[in-house]
Amino acid sequence: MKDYNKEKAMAGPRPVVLSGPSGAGKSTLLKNLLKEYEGVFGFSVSHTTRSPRPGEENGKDYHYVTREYMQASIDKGEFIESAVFSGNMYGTSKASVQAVKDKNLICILDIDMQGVRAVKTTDLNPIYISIQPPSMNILEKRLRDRNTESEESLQKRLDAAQVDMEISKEPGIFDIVIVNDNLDDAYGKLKDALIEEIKKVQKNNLS
Ligand SMILES: Nc1ncnc2c1ncn2[C@@H]1O[C@H](COP(=O)(O)OP(=O)(O)OP(=O)(O)O)[C@@H](O)[C@H]1O
Ligand SMILES: Nc1nc2c(ncn2[C@@H]2O[C@H](COP(=O)(O)O)[C@@H](O)[C@H]2O)c(=O)[nH]1
Repeated sequence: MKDYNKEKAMAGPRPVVLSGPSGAGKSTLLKNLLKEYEGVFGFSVSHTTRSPRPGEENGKDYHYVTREYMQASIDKGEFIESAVFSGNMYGTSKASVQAVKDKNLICILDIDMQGVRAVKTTDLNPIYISIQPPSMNILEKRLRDRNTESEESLQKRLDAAQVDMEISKEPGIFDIVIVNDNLDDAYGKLKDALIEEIKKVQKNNLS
């Protein structure tokens, strides 16, 4: 039992998976966490074949790569999971997660439902959190107002959102489902869900 606890402590803090429809507010919430808890959370920077949006930085928001590069890296076994979403490839590399773990930070993964299912077959053992919009209408308004999608991409994202919203209701997939209506309330709920892990890292940082 003692050895088991030692092993758990050495494994570091549990990662966190944030999932939910595109436009539900995952990036907004995780950016708040990274800002408020500097030295506690680290973002697992995914790879994607989509183009950067204005303001996004290569290596910070994503690693922007070609399809050929991404497929070759997947074939070499460098990814924990990968998926095609709205016509583009996305994936979590082993190196991205390891880079955060090496710093003993809580690793946050922002991934879609395909990624959630894939991570469940690994030994990553994260806390699974679903961020949901209050309604499809509000989600569509947020995505349109964000002004980042073509009409085609927007429709693909809304189609995927409908499926995501249904799946998130299935018991056992997520540890917690947060409806992001009022941002401050949703952020409060997210912090409550993570407070035990946050305290562990803060205590570790002090010792
Ligand atoms: N509670 C909220 N109320 C109003 N607007 C919000 C709220 N939360 C987020 N937004 C806005 O909604 C838009 C979508 O949010 P965000 O980009 O964080 O979503 P996302 O889930 O990360 O999407 P994607 O998966 O496409 O990256 C942004 O313009 C953001 O500012
Ligand atoms: N399975 C994975 N999904 C990912 C990853 N990185 C991001 N995502 C998800 O893609 C959509 C769209 O993201 P956007 O930045 O283009 O709006 C969103 O649901 C993300 O959660 C990943 O590495 N694997």
